[in-house]
Amino acid sequence: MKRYAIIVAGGKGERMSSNLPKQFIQLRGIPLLMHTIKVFYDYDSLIQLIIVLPANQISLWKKLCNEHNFTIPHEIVQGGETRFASVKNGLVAIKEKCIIAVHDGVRPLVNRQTLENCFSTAEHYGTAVPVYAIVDSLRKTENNTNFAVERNQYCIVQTPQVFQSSILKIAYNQTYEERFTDDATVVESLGIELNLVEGNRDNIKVTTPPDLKIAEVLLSEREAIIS
Ligand SMILES: Nc1ccn([C@@H]2O[C@H](COP(=O)(O)OP(=O)(O)OP(=O)(O)O)[C@@H](O)[C@H]2O)c(=O)n1
Ligand SMILES: C[C@](O)(CO)[C@H](O)COP(=O)(O)O
Repeated sequence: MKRYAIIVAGGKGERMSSNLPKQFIQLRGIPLLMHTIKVFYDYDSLIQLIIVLPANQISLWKKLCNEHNFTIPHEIVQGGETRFASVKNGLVAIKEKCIIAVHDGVRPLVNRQTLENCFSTAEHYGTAVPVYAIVDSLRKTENNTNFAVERNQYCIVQTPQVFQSSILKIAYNQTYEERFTDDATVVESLGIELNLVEGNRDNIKVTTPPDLKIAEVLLSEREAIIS
């Protein structure tokens, strides 16, 4: 079945506290978002790429593509106020029955194995959400006190979250709720079962300044392995 990826990069990056939204910050000489797009393209060049951008940064993105001679084909869609609204705008651009991956533009370190796990599971079973095990101890804070909880009962959720288009389109017809922090929560609220697959631990979401340094190191290691 035809594959699409909606790569959401329509956020403001407030936790990064930088004038330039984090998706455009340069890592290893190119904007972070270009690294992310490149991973999808290198995995499967037939995936139709839809890039969701803040309305006021679309011209900047086009300029950056020119400057960096970035020619990977992609469609640009205007983002919304929330991640939910940005994904919804991306979905409007998809008119056919297909498999859809939704990925954070600020996760440039997703690897081929995670992409394969997600696409193949969603193709067979309809849904796929990449996760990995928690390596720290966990504590719940409640009513001015705190207590340990069993970490094996929880896992960290990443993207891409991949779905058959019929499921994702119905899910995103719902009214937005604050608990919809990712696509899995939106689909789950329809009562649909989510298949968890193995993610890669280094698929970090670049969120705060230290993450930029970590991503830079990990990207350079990956480039060294490839070359
Ligand atoms: N209105 C929004 C908000 C977020 N995103 C995207 O969703 C992904 C995950 O969001 P997050 O890391 O929270 O990014 P920001 O919202 O930009 O960051 P912050 O919450 O710190 O402002 C990012 O690639 C971001 O660009 C989006 O497309 N549209
Ligand atoms: C989609 C996500 O990256 C999955 O872990 C996460 O929910 C985004 O959360 P954020 O607070 O909007 O960055």
